[in-house]
Amino acid sequence: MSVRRSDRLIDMTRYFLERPHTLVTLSFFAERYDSAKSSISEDMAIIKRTFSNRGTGILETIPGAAGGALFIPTIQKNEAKTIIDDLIEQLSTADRILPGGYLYMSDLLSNPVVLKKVGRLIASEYAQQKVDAIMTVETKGIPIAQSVADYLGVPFIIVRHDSKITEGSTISVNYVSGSSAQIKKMELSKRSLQAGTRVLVVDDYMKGGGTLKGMQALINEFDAELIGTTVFAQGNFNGQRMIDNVTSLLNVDASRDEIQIQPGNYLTKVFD
Ligand SMILES: O=P(O)(O)OC[C@H]1C[C@H](OP(=O)(O)OP(=O)(O)O)[C@H](O)[C@@H]1O
Repeated sequence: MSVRRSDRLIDMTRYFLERPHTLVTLSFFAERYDSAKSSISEDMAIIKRTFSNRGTGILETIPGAAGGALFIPTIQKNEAKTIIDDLIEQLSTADRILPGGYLYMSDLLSNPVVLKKVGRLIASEYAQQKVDAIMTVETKGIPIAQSVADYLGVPFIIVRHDSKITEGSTISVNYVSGSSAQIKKMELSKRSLQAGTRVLVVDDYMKGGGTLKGMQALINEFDAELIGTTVFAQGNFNGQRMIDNVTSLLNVDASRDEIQIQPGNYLTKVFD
């Protein structure tokens, strides 16, 4: 028995939201609801219009016999600004300042509600680009990478600071961590990244940029392709940063006793 439109629309919406950047064919839905493809096409048009009007994202329709649609999560500027302003308010307390110009953020970056918002913001910056994988370095970048990977519908890969038997053979690079002005090593399992993979690098924080530069060097070692680099926050850094063209949601100045947090360059890079 065919499923009525109101029920189809609810179930189709959930199905798309749970599978971002994944093509779902007309035939699949027609069979799932025992309905005509023409009815499913009309359903998709309703969802497409609602997603667009409510700022949920883009429902990209693919014509033809094997056609269908795929959901691309995006965010509208006013919603993005509200999220960033809320983060600034939550972080702007002096007791979060840590030695070396760092900020205590772990309570926020372990909060699923915050991580969903951060993942959606970062994924929206790359909504119209082909990204095959998200890369981050252990440890605090991992929850962010997982959330971005969820919104882009791709895997995430974790760079380690030392080799683990469980990772098999690895490729390593040395890098200068600007935060500690030390030569450090990072490495990645040879099995985790294929040549030509289009990689988005994310992390929780950038100071000198050496960590991000190290991940970019790893991407080159694997003959993969860097699509972009985005961090949750960038701190102030006295000296020449080792990397440029990084997007940050927040700009943190924690060098003195009081804390100054401003929006990073995300809003201007993504919406202007
Ligand atoms: O821009 P840089 O000067 O290189 O510093 C940014 C690094 C340092 C810090 O990681 P750590 O606190 O060292 O490591 P973990 O994430 O494991 O806590 C932060 O999470 C970035 O990865």
